[in-house]
Amino acid sequence: MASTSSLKPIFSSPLTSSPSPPSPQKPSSLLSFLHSTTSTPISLKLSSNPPHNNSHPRSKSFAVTNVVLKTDTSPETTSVPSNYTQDLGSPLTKPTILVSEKIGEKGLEVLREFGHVECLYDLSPDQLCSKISSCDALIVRSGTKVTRQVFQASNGRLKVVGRAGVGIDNVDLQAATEFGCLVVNAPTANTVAAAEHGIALLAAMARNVAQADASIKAGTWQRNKYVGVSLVGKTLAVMGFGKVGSEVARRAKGLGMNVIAHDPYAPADRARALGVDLVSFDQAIGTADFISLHMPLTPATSKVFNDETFAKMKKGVRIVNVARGGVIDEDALVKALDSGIVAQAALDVFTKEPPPKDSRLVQHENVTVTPHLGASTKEAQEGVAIEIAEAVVGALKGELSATAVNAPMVPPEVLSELSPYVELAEKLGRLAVQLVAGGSGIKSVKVVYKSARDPDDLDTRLLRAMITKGIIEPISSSFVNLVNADFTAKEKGLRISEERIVVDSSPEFPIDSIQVQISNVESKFASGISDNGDISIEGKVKYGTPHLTSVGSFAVDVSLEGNLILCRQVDQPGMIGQVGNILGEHNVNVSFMSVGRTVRRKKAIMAIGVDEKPDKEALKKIGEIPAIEEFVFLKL
Ligand SMILES: NC(=O)C1=CN([C@@H]2O[C@H](COP(=O)(O)OP(=O)(O)OC[C@H]3O[C@@H](n4cnc5c(N)ncnc54)[C@H](O)[C@@H]3O)[C@@H](O)[C@H]2O)C=CC1
Ligand SMILES: O=C(O)C(=O)COP(=O)(O)O
Repeated sequence: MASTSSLKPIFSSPLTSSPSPPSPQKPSSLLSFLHSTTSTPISLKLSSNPPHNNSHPRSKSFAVTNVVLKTDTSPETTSVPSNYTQDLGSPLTKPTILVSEKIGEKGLEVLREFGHVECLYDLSPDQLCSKISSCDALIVRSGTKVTRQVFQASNGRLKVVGRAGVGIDNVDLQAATEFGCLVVNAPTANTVAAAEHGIALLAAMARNVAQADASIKAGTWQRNKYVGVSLVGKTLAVMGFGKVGSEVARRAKGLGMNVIAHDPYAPADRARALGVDLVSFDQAIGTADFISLHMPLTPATSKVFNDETFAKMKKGVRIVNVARGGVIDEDALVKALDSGIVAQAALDVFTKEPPPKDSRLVQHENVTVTPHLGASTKEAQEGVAIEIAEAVVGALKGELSATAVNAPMVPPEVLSELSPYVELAEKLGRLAVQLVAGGSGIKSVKVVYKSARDPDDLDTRLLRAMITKGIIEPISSSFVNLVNADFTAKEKGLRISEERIVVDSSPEFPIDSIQVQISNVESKFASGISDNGDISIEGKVKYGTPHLTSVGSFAVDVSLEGNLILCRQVDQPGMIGQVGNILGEHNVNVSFMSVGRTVRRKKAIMAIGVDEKPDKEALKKIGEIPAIEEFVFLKL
């Protein structure tokens, strides 16, 4: 049976979803959030109800922990992953994970325990595109270009791309985000390997190891030609003081080098702790004897080493690049080598990999090259493979990944704490939008978080994404998840602003209440409008479950489960009984009921939680009770 988990999954496998393949303009979701109720066919626990219809002809359902997911049938339907249980009436299937480059065996084992793994290396772009529509996850290293075409070709099935390494410059992140596909990487396991390779190249370059080796093998013995330079006492500029850069710095200090670093985003105290001065770009390149590159390839760093910047370097500088080829203008480097501005270069990475055979840069006698080997140690490859396999499996199970690249990263402890509020946030969004007359034309939503904690201590990105999902999904065919929530809101012209109010309650809980306000719209339930003219509802987490605590200016208290009927009525005896009787007659089970009023014997709001949707006749009868002034049925 489905197990319960204290930390509920945030993503659920896409699976399901769109009736037709997503178009680039309106991508269907790949990852959906937990507890989707309208467009996402996810149920929270195994039940005797048949799974929702899925228009995908090959779709089946299965359950992961407490979430029923759907996926396409893959040929392999053999063993049952321990945390998967079969949904009633559906054959069990496993997600298909395509591994397009070689990764460590231990990572493959983790993947095989969970899914159907296909290792297909050296696929052409066309082959990848045709294969991808039958894959739920794709694992790549630096050699596979995951382009927009790949996401388009996946027809909404690809939920997660796992980059078995750090650099994600080979993945079109914008396209992934638009298509709601999570991208995760493995940012830590190859740090030391890359740093060691940087140091290996630094020393090999300084002592002409590669050239001398080649010359002996060519039958010569040229001791005078290959006199090198010493490292001790020289200044090394580390460009990019992140994980690899700081490990290089630490090792270079051990070699007796004077290390400086340039990184506009690195904290100075981290550098100071290693005895490294953070300096400006010009200062770094102008004073260094050796320059080692460790920044990511981004639009800002593309070709940042060019004619102009080489001209500012100390004559005879030596450069190591184990970051990305694209940060160097390779033609400019050839010129700088020819002119002697750069005495030597040692390169592990190239703008185009593999570089052309006749590349002047690669053939240059003062250049030492390796074929992108920075991460290629046995240890790093095992580590990276396990790291990425766990991240991908976690994402397929619907968990939020700590290494997500295109979704807010929320540390596990914060995630665990916010988990019940995540559910509350989506339900409040979903309820608020159903109070809008016509359900369209929403431009501006304000979310107010009341908390005893300092506003800076409250990470609300996840909650905002869930509110966005709750608002957008009931009124459009968009599929919204954590990955594409902000993008989708923006695309729909929906502005979501947030306010945090410090209140005098227990700081033990991250949030006291969440209020969702929708302005400049009419409401189909006038009592949902607060004094300032906005639709306004507020909720709290009580005993671990989400509760609706106010509607407009009425206080209520109803657990947000099942569906909800809101009635405004004259505050008089017998109302609960009358409505309860009608629901009972129509076999609708009431799960919760709460009455809120502003003034005694005047107006009241009754919030009734119901397990089933009342039929039209029942709703008509409720509407005909004379004291009931307005009512609305809301799906949670
Ligand atoms: N050759 C190989 O096999 C490997 C290459 N790498 C590459 O090394 C690079 C660094 O990796 P990590 O240290 O793990 O990443 P990281 O994210 O920990 O560090 C990158 C650092 O670069 C800094 N940075 C960003 N823009 C900058 C700029 N304009 N100027 C200077 N610094 C800037 C960031 O603030 C950050 O501190 C990445 O490009 C990665 O792909 C990483 C592992 C293996
Ligand atoms: O992790 C990185 O950024 C790397 O460059 C390693 O690339 P690779 O996995 O060896 O293709």
